[in-house]
Parts: sequence; structure tokens; C-alpha cells
Amino acid sequence: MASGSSGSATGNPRNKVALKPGHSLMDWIRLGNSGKDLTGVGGVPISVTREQLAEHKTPDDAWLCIRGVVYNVTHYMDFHPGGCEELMRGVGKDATALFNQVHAWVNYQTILQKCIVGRLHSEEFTLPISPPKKTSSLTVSSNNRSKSSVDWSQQLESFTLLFNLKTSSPQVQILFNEPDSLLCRVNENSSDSRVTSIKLEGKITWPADILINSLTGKSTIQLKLRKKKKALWKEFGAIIEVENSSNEDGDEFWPTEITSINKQTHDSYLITLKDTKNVYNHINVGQHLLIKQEIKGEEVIRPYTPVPKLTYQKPTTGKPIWRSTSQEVNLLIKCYDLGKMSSWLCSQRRGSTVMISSPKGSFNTDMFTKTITEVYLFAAGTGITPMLSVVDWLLKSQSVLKIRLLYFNKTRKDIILEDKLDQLASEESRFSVEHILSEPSSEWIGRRGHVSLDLLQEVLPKHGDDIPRSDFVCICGPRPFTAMVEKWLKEHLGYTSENYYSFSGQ
Ligand code: HEM
Repeated sequence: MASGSSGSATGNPRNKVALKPGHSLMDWIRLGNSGKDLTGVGGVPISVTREQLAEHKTPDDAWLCIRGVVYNVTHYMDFHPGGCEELMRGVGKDATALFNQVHAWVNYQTILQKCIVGRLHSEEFTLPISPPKKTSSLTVSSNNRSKSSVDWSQQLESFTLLFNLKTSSPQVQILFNEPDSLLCRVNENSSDSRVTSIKLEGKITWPADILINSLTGKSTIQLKLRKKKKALWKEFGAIIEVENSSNEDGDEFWPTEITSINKQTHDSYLITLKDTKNVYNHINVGQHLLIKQEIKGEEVIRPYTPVPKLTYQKPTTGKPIWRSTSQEVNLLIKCYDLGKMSSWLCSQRRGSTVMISSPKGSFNTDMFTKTITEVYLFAAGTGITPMLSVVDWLLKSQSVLKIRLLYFNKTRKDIILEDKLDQLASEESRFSVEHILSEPSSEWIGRRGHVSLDLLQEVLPKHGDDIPRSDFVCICGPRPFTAMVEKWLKEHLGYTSENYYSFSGQ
């Protein structure tokens, strides 16, 4: 490490220390471009508390904060022209005043651009406010100054907004108005109609990258926007929180384009849709969308539950993955001859436009509290669709030890994704599936019949009255199917609404 300088900084070159060979500014720039992670946090900016900042205060683990941004200066130690000892004076704290006192002219943003850990989190952080925008869908809230919990950080080529929410099923809708404005509906529940309107300091491009990290009872949402021009912005821009007064009863629909359509069974199709507008609607586990279409002069609206990508990948690191906001929506559609919407959808081709609504539904993964260790899923026909995203989520969250799916169909050819479900069961020891057919052929060796109280009693865990349940039941299928299972659970098996959920939007 370079020897330190005890002299105070005056701009006098004599205060500079002799840097070790290979530690010039050019060498530093080369190191920054080498692909090495100088941030120590994987390059994804995080929100840093003062306590966390104070923990990184040694030469081999050194963070400091200047003007609200936290930098990891560990690797810069030996490159600092003022020496390691001087730099150590600012480590583990907000070094803004010290930095300004020593050499306010130093372009630290450029030198440390590859070392950004994130923004210093502060409850009291108030962003500059712009005059309210006059947009028909917005009415401005009564307070003319608004405090926002939106946090942000930037790098030369991107700008990241960070929201922290106390739910694992956040409501997230982002609308981008070219070239520099965003409307963010990022709320803890669907009844909260708050909208954050943001006018950014500079122009950005769309789509953006989004990372939604949901754990039981909390989630963080990071939106990484690419700047049109590489530059460090002095300000965030302007932000105002507003109440969304319109569209409370009505539904908004967005145009999407069919990018693929593939037959799954004799009468079901997997249709993939892609957003065509600058909008991102986050679809939570178990939520459904409405599809609207004028068919033979009549407006038809039907609910469909998106399914996860059917190529299941075993979660490896548990590290959240950034996704593009130009999301794909996969729908499994069963084509009924008399179904106006389903037969219209199944007759479409790639490139056709489909109008979809924002996601809806009251299912919330917070229902799987930490005490739930077993989940039983009763699905009939296309009632499998919400179960697929539930299974996907449960397998990623580590707390549930047993996931048992009972899937009811008429005949074997009606079973949607039979191979995929069986394959998943063979790869994931926590998941099992049983196919139950009401009109099987004579070769069928599996279980036969309809759902019944006897079957529920056989499958579901017994429990004493005074012990809280550690199992949860989800039901989805035609209305008589869900109504019957619900009745048995409540009236015969002692379940309360805390331990089961019926999907009804199908
Ligand atoms: C906050 C604690 C810091 C202290 C106490 C400190 C102190 C010093 C001192 C004593 C010098 C030598 C003399 C001088 O030019 O005035 C110096 C030079 C320098 N420091 Fe720092 N420094 C700090 C942080 C940083 C940071 C975070 C950077 C990041 C990029 C930085 C970049 C430089 C550069 C580029 C020079 C050479 C300036 C020139 O040639 O004019 N310093 N620093």
C-alpha cells in the first residue's frame, strides 16, 4: 500500500504521495474497464444505511459516501494520489465535507464510477419537487411538498430507481412517457391508488431493466433506466406523488402483440404476448388479466391467468435476476367451440394485436406465512393455470417443504402439460403431482373419479383443534368444483379462510 501523507491538502503537489508502480490514473482506468467488480456488491446498486456504511471502515473493506452516493474505495486505496492514510480519514462515513475541504475540484464521480455501492438511505430524504403536471388522469394531492421513499443511484450510462415495500406481492405498473417522464404505480396493495410522477434530469430509453425481489412480507423493486447520453446527472429530476382519481371503476387495456402460438393438447394453446406500448405491468403470482375484443359486433371480455415460462429451471443461487420491462405474457388457452373469446384467440396468428388489462386478483403470496410448510393444490381443467405460478414461487421460496398437486380432468388427452408436470415432480423432491380422471380409458392405471370429501380426508393432513394448521390449500377449476371443495374444507375439515384460497377469476 502507498505510504500516507500527513499534510493537509492545499492543492500543493508536495502533499501528494509517490504511488507504487502500476498505480497511475491510467492503470486505474484500465482496472475499471477490466470487468472486475469494484463495487463489491455485484454491480447492482443497493440502498445503504448509515449503520452499514460504518461497518466498512478498514483499508481492505472501505466504503465512503459523497453527496448521497456510497462508493467502495477499497481498490482505489493504492491509486489515491493523496495516499491511503488520507483516504482512510473519510472511510465508513459521509465524507462530503472532508472531501470538499480537501479537493472539491476533484472529479470523483468519473474516477469512482465503477465503485458505486448505492445510495445512502435516509428516511428524511426529500427530492426536489416540480409543479404538478396537468394530466387528465391525475389530481394532485393536497400537500404541495411530498416526501417520497423512492431511492435512486446512478452510473454513467444508467439511472436506477429503488422502491422498498412491505409485501411479497407488490402492485407495480410503470408507464414511460418519452423522452424523460415516468408514472410509477408502485403500491403495497391494489386499493392504494398513489402514483409517483417523475420527470428525470435527462432523456432515457425504453425498455428498462427491472428486478423485483420478493420475499415473505417484503419486496424491493429496482428499475434501471438507460440514459440516452452517457453523463452523470447532478440531480435526480423532479418527483410528485399524486392520487389517481380516474379509472377507479373502469379497466385500462394495453395493446400487445402475439409473438408465438403453440398447440399444447388437442384443444389447448400456449400463446405468448409482448407489450407494444411503453408500459410495464408486473404480474404477481396467481393474478389474472382481462382480454377485451370486439367479436361479431359485440365487446367480449374474459379473464385469463398468465403462466410462467414452461421451461422450468431449478433455482441455483437464489440470486434475483434482472428482467426487461418489455415483458412476455404466456397464456394457456383451452379452445371451446362455443367460447367466443377462446375460439377467437386460438384462431389468431403471430403479429395479431390482443388488448390486455392490468393484472387483477386478490391472491397474495403473503398468505404463505412462515408457519406454512405444506401446500395442497386442487386444480380441474384450465384451473391449472394459477397453480403453475404458485408452484414456481413455492419452489423458489425455501420454507415450504411439501407441494402436492391433485389435477382433475375428464380424459388423459385433456391433461395440460402432463409431461412437464411429471418431469418437474421427478426433478424436485418437494413437488408431487397426481392425475385424476373422471372418464379414463381402460388402460388408465391412475386414480379415477371426481373430487370428493373422502379424497380430501385421505390426502389432507389431520390436525388437532388446538394446534395451528401448518398446511394451506389452493383450489381452482369450474365454479361447482371450487364451491364443493371449499364447502368440505370449511364444514367438515375445520379450515378457515387463513388456510385456503379459491381462485375465482377463471
Ligand atoms: C475524503 C477523504 C479524502 C482525503 C482526506 C483526501 C486527501 C487528499 C490529499 C491530502 C491529497 C493530496 C494533495 C492535494 O492534491 O490536495 C489528495 C489528492 C487527491 N485525491 Fe484525495 N482525499 C480524499 C478522498 C478522495 C477521493 C474519494 C478521491 C476520489 C476520486 C480522491 C482523489 C484525489 C485525487 C485525484 C487527488 C490528486 C489531486 C490533484 O492532483 O490535484 N480523494 N487527496
